[in-house]
Amino acid sequence: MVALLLRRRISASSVSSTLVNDKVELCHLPWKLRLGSLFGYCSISRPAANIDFTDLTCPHTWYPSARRKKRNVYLHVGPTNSGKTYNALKRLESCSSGIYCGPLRLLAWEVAKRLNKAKVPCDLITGQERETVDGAQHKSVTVEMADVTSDYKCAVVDEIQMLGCKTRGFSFTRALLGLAADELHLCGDPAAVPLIEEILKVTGDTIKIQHYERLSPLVPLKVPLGSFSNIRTGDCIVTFSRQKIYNMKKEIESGEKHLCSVVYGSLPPVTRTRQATMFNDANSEFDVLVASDAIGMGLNLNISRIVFSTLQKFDGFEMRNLTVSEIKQIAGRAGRYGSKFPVGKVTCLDADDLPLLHSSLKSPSPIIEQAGLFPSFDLLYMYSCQHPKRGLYHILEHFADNSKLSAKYFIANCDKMLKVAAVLDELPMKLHDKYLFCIRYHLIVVFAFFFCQIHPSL
Ligand SMILES: Nc1ncnc2c1ncn2[C@@H]1O[C@H](COP(=O)(O)OP(=O)(O)OP(=O)(O)O)[C@@H](O)[C@H]1O
Repeated sequence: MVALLLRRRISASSVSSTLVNDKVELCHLPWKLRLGSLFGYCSISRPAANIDFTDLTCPHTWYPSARRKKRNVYLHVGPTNSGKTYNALKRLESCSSGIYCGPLRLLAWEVAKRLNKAKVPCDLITGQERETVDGAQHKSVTVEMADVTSDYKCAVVDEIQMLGCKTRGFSFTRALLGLAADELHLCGDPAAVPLIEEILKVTGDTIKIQHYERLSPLVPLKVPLGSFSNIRTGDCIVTFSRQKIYNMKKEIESGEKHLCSVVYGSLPPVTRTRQATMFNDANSEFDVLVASDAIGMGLNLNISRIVFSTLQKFDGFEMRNLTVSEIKQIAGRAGRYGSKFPVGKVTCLDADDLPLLHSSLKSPSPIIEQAGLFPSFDLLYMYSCQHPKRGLYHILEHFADNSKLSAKYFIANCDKMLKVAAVLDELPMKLHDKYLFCIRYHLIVVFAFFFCQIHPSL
């Protein structure tokens, strides 16, 4: 049953797109290895035993299509709500082909909708859906789905500062190094600029930096919300689990003054749009929003005041304070330019959280020192040729423990991938399918959790 579900899941359209990508990448490895028929595994000649595939010190060489170009890289940097993405998307819209890579499925969905509405046919590709449009030369994708072998006139990577994220950063690094676009637009926090400049020193690209200022003011309040009885129309309560979202919605609605829309990352796009539309519509009774930090990434909603229910979240590994950058991102949703609230306000539910909120909003985000990196399938595959009896779990573990990196990079935290790999190794799947499944584990983590429940040994 489990195997069947997994096989169905893996054969879904989302997996197929990068199969081709990896074939091409493999042909152009730095070691100039030509491996013949790449995915008819048995016919591949084995790479020399003495090559160290865990040497990840030159990741820019993994992307020959991008290296053949001299890319014009535009860095759009500034605070939230300053028009960075707006300007990059305008450029994307005016080019004859392009790709938008966003950190969230919701954002990819919003951009595809926007381009299609502007009569620029655009496909939507995320880990969960693939919606193709006739004649489309544009794609809007979640960053993990970025295709690094096609040629584009223009590419946009949103929230580029996420290249420093422990778990997902490697996908942003891959997009940064690998997108084969004449123009590459990177939108995000100025904290990422020195690292991006350093990383791109070896690619031959030219870099132009454009600084932005916030388009409308954001005021941190001195008074906490205190109680849900003080909720007002236009408020957005931010919390960090789906269960808490629904508990808070229930509590606020029990006061019988407000109705709440909800927005969180895993909500199906259609439902999420309905919820956001109800909240944005001045005539709707749904005048309060309860949302997860998914709203922190570039979404445009009619929010007057952000109220943090807490400044701590469980990040999949530990309970921790929100970072300066996360607090700014989320707070920045209040008073969006062009919304009906010209001034944004931000506060916390509890007074104890106010000092951290205020100090974070005043501080610059700490400079990002390192970008996430993860070996491409090519490297894992060639390593597996040297060690044919090893399953994906042991291959990943080997790379996690032994990879050699330059000072600009860190190896992605792959604890969750290892758990998923251990399950996949029990199934009759090709290494490549297992790899893709693991790389996108964050999109199927619920599945993984389900399997772990019925495989208590994991
Ligand atoms: N020149 C403009 N004309 C009209 N609307 C604009 C303009 N610039 C920005 N906006 C609008 O302002 C809002 C914020 O812009 P945008 O999303 O580009 O900001 P951002 O800097 O990327 O923000 P964040 O980092 O918070 O995602 C959006 O609703 C956008 O459509």
